[in-house]
Amino acid sequence: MAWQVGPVLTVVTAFTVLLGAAAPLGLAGVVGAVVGRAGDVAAKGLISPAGRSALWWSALAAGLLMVVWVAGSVRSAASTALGERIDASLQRELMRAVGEPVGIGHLEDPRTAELISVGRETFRGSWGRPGRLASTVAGLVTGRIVLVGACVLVAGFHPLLGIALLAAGSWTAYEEKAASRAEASHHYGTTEVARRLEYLYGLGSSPEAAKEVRIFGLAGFLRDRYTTLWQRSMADVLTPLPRRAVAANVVTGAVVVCGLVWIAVRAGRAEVTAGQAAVWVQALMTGLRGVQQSAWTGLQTELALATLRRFDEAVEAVEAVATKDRDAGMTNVPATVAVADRPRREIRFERVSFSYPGSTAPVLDGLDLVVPAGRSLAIVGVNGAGKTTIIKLLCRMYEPTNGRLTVDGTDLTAVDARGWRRQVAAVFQDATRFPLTARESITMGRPRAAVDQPGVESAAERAGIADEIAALPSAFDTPLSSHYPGGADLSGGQWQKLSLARALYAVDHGARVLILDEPAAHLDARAEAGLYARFLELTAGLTTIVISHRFSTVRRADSIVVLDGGRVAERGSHEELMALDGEYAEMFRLQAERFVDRTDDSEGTAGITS
Ligand SMILES: Nc1ncnc2c1ncn2[C@@H]1O[C@H](COP(=O)(O)OP(=O)(O)OP(=O)(O)O)[C@@H](O)[C@H]1O
Repeated sequence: MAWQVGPVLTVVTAFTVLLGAAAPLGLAGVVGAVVGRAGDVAAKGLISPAGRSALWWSALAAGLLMVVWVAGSVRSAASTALGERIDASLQRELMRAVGEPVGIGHLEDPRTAELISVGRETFRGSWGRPGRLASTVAGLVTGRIVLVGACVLVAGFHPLLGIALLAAGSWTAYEEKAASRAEASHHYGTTEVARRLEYLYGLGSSPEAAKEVRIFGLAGFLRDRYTTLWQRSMADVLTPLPRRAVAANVVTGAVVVCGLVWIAVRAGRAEVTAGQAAVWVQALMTGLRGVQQSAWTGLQTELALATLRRFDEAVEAVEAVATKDRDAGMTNVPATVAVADRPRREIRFERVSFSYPGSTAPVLDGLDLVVPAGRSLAIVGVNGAGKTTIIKLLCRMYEPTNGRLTVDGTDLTAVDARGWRRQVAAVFQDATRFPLTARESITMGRPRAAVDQPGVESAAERAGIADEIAALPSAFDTPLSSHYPGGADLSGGQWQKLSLARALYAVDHGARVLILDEPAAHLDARAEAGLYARFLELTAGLTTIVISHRFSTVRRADSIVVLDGGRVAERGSHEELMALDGEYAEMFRLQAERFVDRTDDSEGTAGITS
């Protein structure tokens, strides 16, 4: 992967790794040569062949020292840049994996959603980012080469010492790796306890839970839970692996100390020259540094590998869902049928049944429903009746388990899903709060089209949000997030109106189906009355589906269906359904009764009384 995202940086990193490993070993030999000439220089002076030779060796030593420093900093810069590219490439990969499936089953499946969120978090910390592998592996390889090279040099003093250093160093590397892996899996939540710790930490520190935490006095409880669990998990992590790593380090240290004493004794007996002793002493110390570098970068490597594994798990989980989608016929087939001006006649649900993946309970059960083109249809029903599910099927977020959807008689599966979605504009109950400018939030309705400012203003006006946008610090240019300088946040109702403006903008630029899923859920009485008053104007000539528990909006639709038991139980206009005196009439009256005494509140009761 490093090679794919940055071949030049990979070559530079690999080259500096070799240079950074070879230079200190060479330095040991060169310093030995300088020390070996020290006696001659002392006897004959610097202006002598021995002195000149010593000067040359000293210059070479200085040069090598420079190489060590320069190679280290170039390696660090190149591998960091390479790591950034790797992270960016992996992030693009996750975006592709999450965005590519035609449906949204992977995002609503709790296990996959959890994996995706973990995969996303992978890039939050700086140490554990997968891209850090470029630096840590470079450091690790350098450390290992240095150790082996040092052992070869030390073997020149005595093969036994070389073998002992190699054995102790390798054991230390092995134990450090095992300890690092345990620490990494603890730190990055691959163990069950770590996941629970993360969950408790999130609850106790996130703004989302702040209100409940205060109301129920949960702060101390969460901290205590966290502490108990943390202490238990640390006992698992701290024993026994690090003890073995400590033992291995002690043995390596002992080998080095014994080696130093041995060299000193032999030098004292004049069995080896001062120059040779200097080479071996440095080789021992360089080998020790190699072991330490391996241990340190090994920990970082394990941390980055742990996050890479989590990332891979997320991508694999999403791809598994995408494969299932493909098997279920949800491929984003190239358009075989032009959809640009559809529907002209109708959208039809033909005996549609649907159960969510992993569930056998049917949400829709042989549903027959006709949505006439250019008219408005309201869908009502109790909570959980399947209203939003109908919309998800219409938008091809899921495919029916049985039956089919057609547009003007053409099976929707023969239509390119993305092309079809361009025909649809929607206001969802839980509309996304894009942290973009107000203008961009509206033009997102047609992201690839040139910005049409009069269109933006008109959509904002019709959605009833124009005055609120004008009052923002930079009007349409205000970033809609208080996290940005000069930014501002909106209220729930304002976000909903903005979402309506986005949908209207999409409609003005070609979409032909308007979906309003609880468009008044967050609106105050005045805004709801405004929406009610403009409903006919907003939906004129459009194929509109409105889902609402608010009958003020529902009753304005050309026709209304009541959903019950996964099928249409009643269908007709408001007047027809009231005359039928069935479920619709009962639900309508229940809601109207709540307003019956508030005759002075003309806005709040708008459209409710029959
Ligand atoms: N992603 C999902 N996975 C599994 N079951 C789901 C999922 N989404 C919805 N359901 C279930 O499907 C049923 C219908 O849900 P749906 O959201 O369509 O109802 P609704 O009529 O829109 O309800 P409400 O009026 O409360 O918004 C419910 O029982 C719900 O629990």
